[in-house]
Amino acid sequence: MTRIDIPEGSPFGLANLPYGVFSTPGTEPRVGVRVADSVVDLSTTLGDDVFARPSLNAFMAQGRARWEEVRRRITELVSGDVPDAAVHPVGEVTMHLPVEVADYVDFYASEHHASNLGRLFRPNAEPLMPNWKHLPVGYHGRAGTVVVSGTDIVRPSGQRKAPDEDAPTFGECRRLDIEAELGFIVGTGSELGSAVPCDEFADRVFGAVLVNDWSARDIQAWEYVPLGPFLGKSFATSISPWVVPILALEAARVPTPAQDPEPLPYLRESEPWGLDIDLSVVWNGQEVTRPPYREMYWSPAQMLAHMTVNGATSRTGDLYASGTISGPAKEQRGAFIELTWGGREPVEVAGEQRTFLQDGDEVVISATAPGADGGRIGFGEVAGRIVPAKG
Ligand SMILES: O=C(O)/C=C/C(=O)CC(=O)CC(=O)O
Ligand SMILES: [Ca+2]
Ligand SMILES: [Mg+2]
Repeated sequence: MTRIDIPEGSPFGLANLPYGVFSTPGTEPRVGVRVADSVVDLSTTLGDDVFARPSLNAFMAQGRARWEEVRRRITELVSGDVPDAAVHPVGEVTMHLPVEVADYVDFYASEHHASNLGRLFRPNAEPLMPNWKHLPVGYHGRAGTVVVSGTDIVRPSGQRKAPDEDAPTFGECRRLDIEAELGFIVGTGSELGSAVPCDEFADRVFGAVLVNDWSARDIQAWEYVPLGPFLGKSFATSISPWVVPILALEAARVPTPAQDPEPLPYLRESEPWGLDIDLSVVWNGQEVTRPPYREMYWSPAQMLAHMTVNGATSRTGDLYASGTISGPAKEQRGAFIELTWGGREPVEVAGEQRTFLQDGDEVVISATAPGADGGRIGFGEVAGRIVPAKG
């Protein structure tokens, strides 16, 4: 038997208990929970075969009462002696995509990001469109290209046309970017024709992950009018392997920034679901920005209410991302197009002047939030390296 040592101040203590899908050499992917620097195998310790599956979907579909019960049982389990065979050092496991992603939606909920991108993409127009403060703007992304942290990102190719060029050309993306975001995973879905009220958020949404919504800015700028992002973003979206339970985020809840005008009734929440989460973006080993999630204008409860208000289903495994997280300060911007102001103001990265991503570059996004024990809980990280375009 093993007693798991949880050092004081660990971001993966009992206040967190994030779920993931892992394997060890020669074994099948299954569900585990992270405790300090260990992964505890839930497929052999909790007596429910939902944990023997290669995704969290079956467990998530069991609903909030079960999520609470399992959280209590894990706390008991890891507070005592755990069978040796169920405990793996985190450095010795392979992490897999934690959910089978059903639908993927990406919002645009940061006022600072939306204003900055408005100025960069539409310099002669108002930065925020007239709808922006009335509804959480979003688009449907490509669920099939959501990949787990550590997956190499192949530089996309496509059509691009700079404003000073007469005609489009086909070729490798020359303005490859990141978007630092938080993603929310639906645990229990809703029926076709019915809307999910804001106040059902915590019964429906199972947990949160970090998202890097890789973006090909030159492809995007040429293709996006009038239907929105398409191939400039659909080539890959990376998520972190550990799903932080919504139940672990109670201590992180804060009001959103003041919403003026007051949103329509279906977008009003009785309890706030802003989140006090601090992100960090590290580019080739150097931290370049610290996006603050608490600055996001729309809450994830409002996003879910909006996404279903027309009667569209939500389903177990749906992933919806917040949109790029940018704060008011330059060093809080969550995309390099903002940080370098369209590539016109390079930043120093590990001793070099840089704008967009080069082949071989690595970006690592991490985050922490207040935990119920007064310490901080961690999201782990979402990492990706750019590899050359396929010829
Ligand atoms: O304003 C635009 O035309 C484009 C905006 C984005 O690229 C942002 C997007 O994907 C949504 C987000 O991450 O905030
Ligand atoms: Ca995005
Ligand atoms: Mg993407």
